[in-house]
Amino acid sequence: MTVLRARGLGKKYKRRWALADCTLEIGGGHVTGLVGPNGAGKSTLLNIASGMLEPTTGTIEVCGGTPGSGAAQLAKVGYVAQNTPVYGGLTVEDHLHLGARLNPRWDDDLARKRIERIGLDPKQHAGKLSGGQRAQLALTIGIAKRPELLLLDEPVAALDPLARREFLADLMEAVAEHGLSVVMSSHLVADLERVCDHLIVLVDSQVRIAGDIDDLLATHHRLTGPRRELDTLPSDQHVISARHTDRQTTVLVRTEAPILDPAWTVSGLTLEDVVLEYMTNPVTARPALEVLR
Ligand SMILES: Nc1ncnc2c1ncn2[C@@H]1O[C@H](COP(=O)(O)OP(=O)(O)OP(=O)(O)O)[C@@H](O)[C@H]1O
Repeated sequence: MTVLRARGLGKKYKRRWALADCTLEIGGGHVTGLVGPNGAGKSTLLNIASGMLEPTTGTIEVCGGTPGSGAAQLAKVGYVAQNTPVYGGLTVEDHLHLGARLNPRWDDDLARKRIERIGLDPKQHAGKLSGGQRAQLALTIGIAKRPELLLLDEPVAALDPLARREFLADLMEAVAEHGLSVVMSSHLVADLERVCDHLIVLVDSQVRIAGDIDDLLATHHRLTGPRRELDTLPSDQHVISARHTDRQTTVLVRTEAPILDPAWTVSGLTLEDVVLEYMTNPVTARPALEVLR
């Protein structure tokens, strides 16, 4: 099952593209991390997927429907936006009532247990909560809604380290028990590595790379050896970046094939290495775009 299918998706503000030519397919049951520099277009993609924003170009299908197209679609997709919006004039308890009334699959037991565990006072007005507490309330509603797909825009940015760990554990539980699919943006690659099985790197409004994290780690290598020209590399080795000294070349390549050249010392990369390489280097080879299944 595919939970998100985008074809040539783009959003333009005046003359500037916030998201351009985005083609993606995300399979159900996955936790997909969305990473990229500030202003890359992550919130724009999530806003379009949730139905908050109309695309300028292309098409998008989320959980088999058009984002924001009606009550049934809204029930299938949960979205916690970057500023974790809550109603300042309503209490925590009011939010739970509202959640129960508006969401057909609402899990009240989960919501109340979570609010109690976090230590939120049900009588407290949401406008008087701290930034982290507001985020916790919004995230609780997102999970208790029991959507098919939960879109999270930098969900843990305001949480303290312990709250962050607990929230990610709750998220993984919902994924395991209810087959929830998640797309979450974050700048915290270590968190993404802990909970995500797929990754999308968005740079300058474009998908730079997308794929299964294990595959990404297995197909990216750092090669170090005597200085040589890059055009002598086999054609199946796509160069992501290269650095030369007078005597030595270090090149980061993506390839499905084994590295057989004995002149190279081959080392693996961490997920952070891969992300940073794609964030800092312009594409030098063909776009490494993959379908996520
Ligand atoms: N309402 C708007 N009007 C004009 N430009 C906008 C608007 N919203 C976003 N943009 C621009 O679109 C681009 C993408 O923004 P977006 O918020 O999607 O980035 P992001 O990857 O989520 O960034 P961050 O990591 O800082 O949250 C940016 O250049 C931003 O300035």
